[in-house]
Amino acid sequence: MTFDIPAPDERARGEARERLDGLVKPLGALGRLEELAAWLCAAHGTVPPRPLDDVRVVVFAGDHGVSAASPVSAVSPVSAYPREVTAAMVRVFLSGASGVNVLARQVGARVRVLDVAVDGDLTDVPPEVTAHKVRRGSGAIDVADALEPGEAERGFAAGRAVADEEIDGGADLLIPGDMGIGNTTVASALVAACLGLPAEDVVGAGTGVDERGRARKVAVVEAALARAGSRAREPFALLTALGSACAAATAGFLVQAAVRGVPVLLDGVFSGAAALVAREIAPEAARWWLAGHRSTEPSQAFALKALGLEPILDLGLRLGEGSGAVQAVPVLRAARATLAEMGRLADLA
Ligand SMILES: O=C(O)c1ccc[n+]([C@@H]2O[C@H](COP(=O)([O-])O)[C@@H](O)[C@H]2O)c1
Ligand SMILES: Cc1cc2nc[nH]c2cc1C
Repeated sequence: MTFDIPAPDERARGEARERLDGLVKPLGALGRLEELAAWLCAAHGTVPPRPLDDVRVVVFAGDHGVSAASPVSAVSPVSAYPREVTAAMVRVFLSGASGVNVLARQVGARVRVLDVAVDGDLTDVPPEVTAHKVRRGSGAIDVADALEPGEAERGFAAGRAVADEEIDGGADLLIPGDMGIGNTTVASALVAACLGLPAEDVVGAGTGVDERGRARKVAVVEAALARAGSRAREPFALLTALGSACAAATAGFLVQAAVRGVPVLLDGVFSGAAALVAREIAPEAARWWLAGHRSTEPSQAFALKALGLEPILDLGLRLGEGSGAVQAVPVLRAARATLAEMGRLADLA
């Protein structure tokens, strides 16, 4: 698979830096905002960059085999919450009452939810929500492949198609969101596999499991890594062995945004893991991504470091859904406004 990914405009980045140095402020006084303003100029190829009016969050919802209750316990062995929450939350996103719905409204961003792999048939939701469904749930990665052959490619293609739909609809900025009980275990496995890290280092508490729960997650990730073996070296084989349809769809979404030259704000642990896999598929795509926020999950920190990304915000969020990235939108808009609206030192009376 090859992708025609545009290069950000380095001439515009240089012109932006020059213009920033000439604004009514001490040199460099706007810190990170200056870097973000120049990044946006390079993305848009203009100084100042265009406004970020149309921001869109796509929540990829799906279940993960690792969250299934065991014969001896009704609760998930790897999450503080039961897997039924995933399907229930799809309805909450549609009602507009989820965390990301509320936070997105604060910044005028839209939220779209897609059932990519919820373990159930959501017959009571609008048909467009299930239009890109790949399968119901996924294999439990410690004992079986997550996906059947060809499903990783289908999920990836679905994510690309969704990015195209949003960009054709006018999106200036895309945010990948995620909803899936158990998905922090899958994200940890992907990050460990991509970066060659031990499970013990990457696994966190997710929705809030205790030390015993975390130990179970570590064991699942270790078993998944052992099962995947050398397949971890090829991204689609990796997604098939220990990823999920949502991870594949999110990776496709990230790559297609880059193909179309549309900036992305990564969110938390799941989009960080998907971004690592997406970079293996299309290395140049990473130039179109920024990290919206720092999650509390260790695997996200490893992923962002490997991607060379410094999160814009650090609010201690661990909700997922795209919620943290949404909070960074006003920062990006502020960075743009400085270039568009501040006066120049040269004009001082
Ligand atoms: O992105 C994060 O920082 C994050 C950290 C912990 C949990 N989550 C969300 O919680 C769910 C996964 O948590 P868990 O414990 O079920 O693996 C999933 O729906 C994620 O969106 C998200
Ligand atoms: C209620 C709930 C909402 C979520 N949103 C993202 N992950 C979630 C996990 C739970 C449990």
